[in-house]
This record gives sequence, C-alpha cells and structure tokens, in this order.
Amino acid sequence: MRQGQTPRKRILFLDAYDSFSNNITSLLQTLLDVEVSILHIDSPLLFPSGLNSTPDEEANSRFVKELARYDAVVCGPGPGNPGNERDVGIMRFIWGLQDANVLPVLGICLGFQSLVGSCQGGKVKRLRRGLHGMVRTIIHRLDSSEPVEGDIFAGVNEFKATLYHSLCGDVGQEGIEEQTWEEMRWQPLDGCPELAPLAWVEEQREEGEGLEAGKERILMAVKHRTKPFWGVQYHPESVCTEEEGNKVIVNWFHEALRWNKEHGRAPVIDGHNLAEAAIKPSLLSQLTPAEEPRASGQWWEKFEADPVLHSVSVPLPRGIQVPDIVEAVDSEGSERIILDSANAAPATSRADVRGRYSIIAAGLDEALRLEYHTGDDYATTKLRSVGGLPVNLSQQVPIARYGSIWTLIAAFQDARHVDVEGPETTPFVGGFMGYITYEQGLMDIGICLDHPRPHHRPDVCLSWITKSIVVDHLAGVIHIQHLRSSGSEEDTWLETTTGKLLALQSNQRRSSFNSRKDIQLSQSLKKRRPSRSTSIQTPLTKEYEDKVRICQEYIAAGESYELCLTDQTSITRPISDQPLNDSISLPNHPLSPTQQRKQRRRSSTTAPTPSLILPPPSSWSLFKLLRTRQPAPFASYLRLGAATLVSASPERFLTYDRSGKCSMRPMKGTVRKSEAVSTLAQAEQILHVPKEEAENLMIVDLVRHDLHGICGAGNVTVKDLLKVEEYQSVFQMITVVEGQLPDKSRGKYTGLDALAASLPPGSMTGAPKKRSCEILKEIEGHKERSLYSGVVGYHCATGRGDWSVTIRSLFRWDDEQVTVKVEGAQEEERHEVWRIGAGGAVTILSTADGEREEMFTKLAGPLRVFGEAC
Ligand SMILES: C=C(O[C@@H]1C=C(C(=O)O)C=C[C@H]1O)C(=O)O
Ligand SMILES: NC(=O)CC[C@H](N)C(=O)O
Repeated sequence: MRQGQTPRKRILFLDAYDSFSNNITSLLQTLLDVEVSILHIDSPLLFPSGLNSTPDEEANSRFVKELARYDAVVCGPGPGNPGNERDVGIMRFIWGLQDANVLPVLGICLGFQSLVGSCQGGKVKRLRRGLHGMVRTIIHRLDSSEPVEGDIFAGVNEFKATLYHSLCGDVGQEGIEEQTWEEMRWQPLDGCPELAPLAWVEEQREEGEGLEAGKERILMAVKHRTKPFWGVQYHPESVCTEEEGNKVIVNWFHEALRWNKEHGRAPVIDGHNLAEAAIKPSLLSQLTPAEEPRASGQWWEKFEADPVLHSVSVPLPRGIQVPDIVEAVDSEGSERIILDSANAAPATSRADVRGRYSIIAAGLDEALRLEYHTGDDYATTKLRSVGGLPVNLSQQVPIARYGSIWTLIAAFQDARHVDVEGPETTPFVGGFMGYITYEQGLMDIGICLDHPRPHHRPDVCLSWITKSIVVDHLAGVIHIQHLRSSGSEEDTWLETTTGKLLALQSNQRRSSFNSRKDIQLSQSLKKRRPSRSTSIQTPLTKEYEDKVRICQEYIAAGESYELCLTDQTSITRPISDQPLNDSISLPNHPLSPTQQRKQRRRSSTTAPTPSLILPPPSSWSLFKLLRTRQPAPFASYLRLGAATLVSASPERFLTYDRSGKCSMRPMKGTVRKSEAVSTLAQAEQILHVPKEEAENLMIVDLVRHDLHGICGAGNVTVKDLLKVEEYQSVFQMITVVEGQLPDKSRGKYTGLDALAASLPPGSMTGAPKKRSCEILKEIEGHKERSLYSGVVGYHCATGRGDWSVTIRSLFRWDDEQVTVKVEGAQEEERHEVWRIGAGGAVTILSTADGEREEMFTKLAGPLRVFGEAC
C-alpha cells in the first residue's frame, strides 16, 4: 500500500465446503474491490479440539479477534442442513455474537438458512422438491417510492438467479391467506418477527410434488430487523444469475459500511491473520531452494535435466493410421502410451469435436517413471534401462521433503523446463505422460481413502518421455522428437525411427499395405471360433435403480445438488496380452441387459468347454477395434506398469498453454443416437430442457470454482454455455470454461497448479464436490473407481498440457486375476479382469430407469469390443 492510500476493505468468507465458494469470493473482489480471506467452518486454527461442543473461552476469543479484522463477513453456501453443527461449524456462532462484537454479515444459501434458523421462530424445512441449477425470477419490491431501510434490493430491476437448494427458510409464509399474501409478504411475519422478508420466489407445483398442487412460497432474501444481518437464498455468483443481481451485493456492502460508520466500528488492521488468501499459493512457491530436485544429488534428480529438443518431420502418408505408426516403430507387448485423436480424419465420423494431434510415447523402457500410491509417505522413481542395458533403478522419495506429490511433480518438471521460441509446431515435445486415478483426486480434496487399501498400485503414474512421435492430422505431418540432456551422447533413435516411418510411406505407395491388412483381418475373423470362458458381470438393474433413489434421498435432504453415480462392469477372460496381430468379430449391437443376463448365466463360474485354443484378442487389438467403432477425440491406449487402459473418451478435462491459459470442457447431458434422435436439432430439443441444462450448469459453476481457486478473481470466463455436440454414438451437452493463471511473477503458477486444484473431474463427482464424493463412496459400496473417473494426458516440458477424463474406457491391472474352473479341463485357469465404469449425473428430476438406461448406453460402446468372440 502506498502512503496516504486508504487500505482496501476486507471481507471474511466462511467456507462451508461448497463447490461454488471461489465464485463468490471472485464476485466480491471484482464487484467491491475488496480483499477477501477465507476461513473454513471447521478451521482447526480456531478450534483445535474440534467443533462438537460450545467453544471454550480461548477459542471464542480467537474467533472474535479474527472477526475484528474485517469490515464484514459472508457466510457461504454448502451441503447439509444448518441444524447440523458439522454442516455450519463456526457460522452458527456469528448470529449470537455479543453486541460489542457484532459486525455486518451476508448469508448465502446455507449461510442464509443458518441465519433464518437462528432467529426466534425461524425454521428450515425441506422444499417440496429441491431446485438445483434452476433459474428463476426473484420477486422483490420494485416500487421504490417508499424505501425500506436496509433493503438491499432497492433500485434493482427484476432479475433471474440460479437456485441450488433443497431446504428453505420457514417464517410461517404458508399460513398466510392468499387474499392478504400480496401485502403481507413484505412484513415481518408473526412466525419470525425478527426478520423482514426482502425477496421471494413463487414456485408452481404440480400434484405429486409434495402436498397438493399450487404455489410454494420460497423465501429468497431477508434482513434482520435489529442487527446488521442480511441473507439471500439464491446464488448471486452463478454464471446464470443475471448481472442486474450484482447490484444487490453492491447495495449490501454499502449498507454494511454504513452500519460500521454509524456504530463507530473500524476493523483492526494489525495482528495475526488466521484466514487464508482467496487464491492458493502456487506449487513451486511452496518449495524452498533446499528442497528442489538436484539438491541432494540423487541419480534421478540429475536425470535428463536441462534438455534440448532435436526433431525431424516427415509427411504423414495418406491412409496411415496411428496404430500403423505405433506398430512400425515398436513391438507389441512392451509398454505404450498413445494419446490418440481417433476421430481426426473427416471420414471417420460426423463428430463436431475432432482432435488435431496424436501423441505416441517412445522409448518407455528408458523413461524415468514417477509413481505414487495415494496414502504413502513416499513416491518412487524408477528407471528400467539405460542405453539398452537393464539397470532397474528404483528409489523412494519422501513426500515430506516436498510437501505433496504435486510439488514433487512441479519441481521435477521445472528442472527439465524447455523454452520454445515463437509459435509451437507440436503441442508436446517431451515431458510427463500418464494417468492419475480418481482416488488421488479424492485425497486432493481431503477425503481419506479406506484403509487398508486392497492393493498397492500407483495412483499417479507419469513417465518422463524424451522420445515421442506427434502426428499432426491436419497438416499431414509426423514429428519425430528427442529431448536430450545437453551433455548426453547422441543416439540413433531419431534416425532409425525416421527410417521406419519413411518405409511406412513407401509401403503405402506400393498400395499393398492396406489391402494386405484387410485380407489378414478377414482371415483372422474366419479362423476365430467363439472364445473360451469369458464372463461379463454388469451392474444389476434393480440395484442400480435403487442406488439412483438413494442419491435422490441425499439430494432431497440438502446433502448434495447432483451426484454422478457410477458402477463397474467386470469382464474376466483368459490372459491375453501376448503380441498378437489379430482382430475379433463383433455383434452389430451392444448387448442389451437381457442378453447380458443370459450371457452371465451361461458363463458365470463354470466356463464352456474349450473348443479352439486361440488366446483372446490382446489389449492392443481391443484398442484398435474400439477406436474404429467409437472414434473419439480423446482416445488413448496405455500399457504402463501394471495398468492397461483402452479409452474412447470424448471428454476433455483440462488443457493449458505455455502462457497459463486454461480451458476445461465439462460434459453433462447425454442422449443416445437412434432412429428417433439422429440429428443435432433433434438432440438439442431433448437436451435443452431444464433437467439437462441444470445438470450441466451445476458442473459449470463447480468448474468455475475450481479454476477461480487457482486463477484468481475475475480470471475465469464461460464460452459455449450448454452447447450440444455430436459424437459417434451419442450427443453430449458441453460448456467451455476458461481461466488465466496469474502472472508468473506472482509465484510462478503452471498448468500443474490448475490440474492439482481441480481433480477429481467435477463432471464425475457432482456438486458440491467433497460431500458428493463422500456420499458416492458410500453408495458405490466403497469400490475404488481407479483409472475410471481419473485423467489421462500429458504435461509437456514447455509447460503446456492436455488431460482427458477417463470414461468410455476399459482397464485392467496385471495383479488382478481370478481362478476359473473350465469344464472338461484338468486344471483351473487364471483369468484377467477387465473393468468398465459407466454412470451419469443423478438430480432430483432424474428417474431411476432413465439413469439406468443412460448408464447402459455409456457402457455399451466399450463393452461391445469384447463381443461374442471373447
Ligand atoms: C459418468 C460418465 O460420464 C459422465 C457423465 C455425463 C452425464 O451425466 O451426462 C456425461 C459425460 C461424463 O462426464 C460415463 O461415461 O461413465
Ligand atoms: N447451496 C446451498 O447452500 C444449499 C443449502 C442446503 N444444503 C440446501 O440444500 O438447501
């Protein structure tokens, strides 16, 4: 602060773990030019021994001292019920502060309900049916001829706002006769004389929505008659709340400052601040120089540091597909990472979203790998070979030295940063490629995993790729790239790989390549007999529908606004992953639940007699099949460590460029293509309805929150709100949310900050994220989602990155095998286990059979590749 300047006003935001909190703090900062600090409702800094009881004097005085530092407080929204201590925490003490400590407060949603519940006669009850992501006109006194003191709606025109609530304030409004309602609704009602209503929504209810048909009167805003407390039930920060509503916030702060002035209240500026800044510190700023890699001189700290890029480009031969390139440069059976824009060629699909680049990792044997099993206090760095010789190095790195796995990853990358001048020709020159599980995301948002976990698989598995092939489908070019440490010896990889790819080209020119492949494929289909003992276990219809209803009970109780319920299908089959060059025959349609039940009955524990001993198709064959059946912009194939993933994901999670521009693309709202719904216009008609739009909007607001937490106030925007796009077998509604990371000089933020701050993907959790994940863990029977619902992608050495949500995919772990008794065979057989996760967002408007149908629709594509031949 420069001398003579008045300090910025300060607001304390009490965060009840909502997934919209950062949107509110951003709104406050941009509208009011204030400094906002955040304190969680259960902050151990205030109440070290927990919140279950009335705070002791010491805790109370700490709280009062902290409050004294601010001009005003905002009590935020959140899951649960204000009647529960756990849900509102310290919020509930605000309303009972002694007169000398009182300060202006605005309650929003849960915070508002907490205020209503704290007043004499005020109650909180359930809405007849929750309103989540619903946009309604806020009714307030438009006639300003007789201004009411403290009316923060004065001078505001009519506006629409988004609602996210299952509960509502009860001040006795339902007892008022219809004839007197118009007039009475602006008076403090007898049921709760301390509060003056300032705004309402009147919701038309049909029969079956709670009591009889008619209007439900929903209290939208209040002012306390004697204290400087206000509250709004709607969400002023939602992207769908109209800008006119901003005036209410401005008015509130104006009233708050006026109250302070009239009461001679001035915030205390000095002293220790318990609350946190509204933006997270960057990962790199959390490292001290002594903690940076290379500090302790370990082999991995120096490995591939300070790299320089060497590259060659060759034309992409026409008709050559990504798998052809992969097969030309390495052999099946080894590790692979391929990020495949499988629908890049215009001929492959009518889809709206096409990737431009495919990225193939090479030299995985010699790539350094960073693995982390969530919950461990160490990560492991591994290196299998160097210069073609096995070295099998492995070292445990204590996480405490860095703070978290994320700071370790950020520091590792920082030591290998590559500056590219001018425009980039490829999105990836080398860097981390790999996966992150859903469970790592859970830990990142503070959800403890069940202990002991039933396995010790990595949750973060990232290989530092220095040799890569990038296919630019648009420009028709293949880039062969080697990031080499400046001091390291030259090797022949660039040369030999270029040679192999040029050979591919001449094969193509001789035009025998594709026709030969077609012949091979059809021969292998003819040769193949029904495979042995494959068994498929899909979710049970009734169980899944019951779970949808349980989700809705949680939503009706105010615990969540939307829950992305999922379940897994398992497929067991003889161990397959041998080098194979084959394919499998497929049914024309995915198996219906009835067919699947029949198949399950046929092949549960006792498998049919083996007819022909052909191993089932390898994971690579499954991938090749899936990418033609279901060409997706974010397809991928990973055989990395013990994990195998075959993905046809249509959903981008997060991408960021070198300048820190981040973009997320949450998807919500799915409709299957069929004869009845075959055009975009038809899909739009189905998806542009309140239920589907609300589902999407909730996740959009959640993703905005995730990005705001790292990009800071005013740095997040929304593009393409609720846009319907066409994919191979479905139409999906998407929205693009963009953010700009803060300037590097403010602590060197990188895309990894955005990634770490927004896992697990909001579209796979529901809102609010943390509580929804806790509930889903219960409902999904504590089964780990594992790779499904996690992310796959890259973080380039230049600072750029792209990650997809792992959905519409199949995966398996090498260590998961079952023993099966095969009829007629002497010995039991070891089988591998594949898993396919599928699900969808449940809201209060969902139907159980609709959700079950949606889950089976999403399951069908990936399941189909196992087909009848398995
Ligand atoms: C849960 C899945 O998909 C998610 C849920 C969607 C929805 O509810 O409409 C859409 C895309 C994904 O974010 C899945 O594919 O299994
Ligand atoms: N958004 C909120 O704060 C919701 C409050 C409360 N949990 C409800 O559902 O009504």
